[in-house]
Amino acid sequence: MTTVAILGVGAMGEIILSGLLRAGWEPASLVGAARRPARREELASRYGVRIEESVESAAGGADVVLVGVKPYDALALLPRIAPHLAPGAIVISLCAGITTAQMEAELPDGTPVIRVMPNTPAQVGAGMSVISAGKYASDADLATAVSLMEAVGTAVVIPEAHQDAATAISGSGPAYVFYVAEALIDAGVLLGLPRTVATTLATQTLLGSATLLDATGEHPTLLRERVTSPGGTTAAALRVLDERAVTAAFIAAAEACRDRSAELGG
Ligand SMILES: NC(=O)C1=CN([C@@H]2O[C@H](COP(=O)(O)OP(=O)(O)OC[C@H]3O[C@@H](n4cnc5c(N)ncnc54)[C@H](O)[C@@H]3O)[C@@H](O)[C@H]2O)C=CC1
Ligand SMILES: O=C(O)[C@@H]1CCC=N1
Repeated sequence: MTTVAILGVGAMGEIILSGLLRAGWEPASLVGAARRPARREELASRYGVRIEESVESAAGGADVVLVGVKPYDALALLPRIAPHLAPGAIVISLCAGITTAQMEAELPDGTPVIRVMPNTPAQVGAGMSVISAGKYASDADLATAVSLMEAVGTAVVIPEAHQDAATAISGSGPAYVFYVAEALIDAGVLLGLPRTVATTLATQTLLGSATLLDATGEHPTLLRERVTSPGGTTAAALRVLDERAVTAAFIAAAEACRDRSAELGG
């Protein structure tokens, strides 16, 4: 049984923890580390897993150590866990921006390090994780990371040089989609729909459109054209989105996200 320690069980750490349990992982194979006593009690009673106060005890003996703290806390944490790592333990970072080279420099020579950028739909088994191996990680270590993240969704291996760009699309991407959902719901309310109805309409439209895109494999331009009847309603709406430069706004947002990711890595 592979054992996994999750250091920092905040928003993303808890999503991975709950996602692994949903996927059938044994509670005994998982351990977390959380600083506040109330948070430790909450997590232990919600998930039936051992939650340690110290990252050192949580990491000790685990086959896989997942680093789920904020990027600016990650590098200081690694030398603390270094003496406690089991032989062959894999360190997997979820931290935006932090490179495998930066992590390797804080760990004993030869420690396999893997960088993962997950996203929050992992909570419902529909996550998108992008994965890159550090210089000491073997193919078997990479396969372990891929199979761990596949328990909570889709996983792809990419060159580490693409990690900041991937963060701009899939890591932060759910926030853009929820932003669009909020905008559609508010628009529906403005047009007179009850909020519950507007919410159902917006949610099902996002879900249905993503499913259609995925299931048909058709280019989004073709799918969009099929919605756009000549002289009809959709063309009127799309003209406004173009006038407001929504595509350009998405591109600029993705660039800002990529740049912030690179900045977090220093
Ligand atoms: N939230 C998201 O959608 C995503 C987050 N990430 C990455 O995941 C990491 C965590 O992000 P969030 O979960 O959003 O932040 P968060 O602030 O919710 O979680 C971080 C957690 O680490 C805990 N922590 C910090 N130092 C600790 C220590 N010494 N011992 C035990 N716990 C400690 C904090 O108390 C907090 O609960 C970040 O590095 C972020 O870049 C990656 C992809 C998506
Ligand atoms: O906002 C952040 O920094 C994290 C990384 C990707 C998604 N959330």
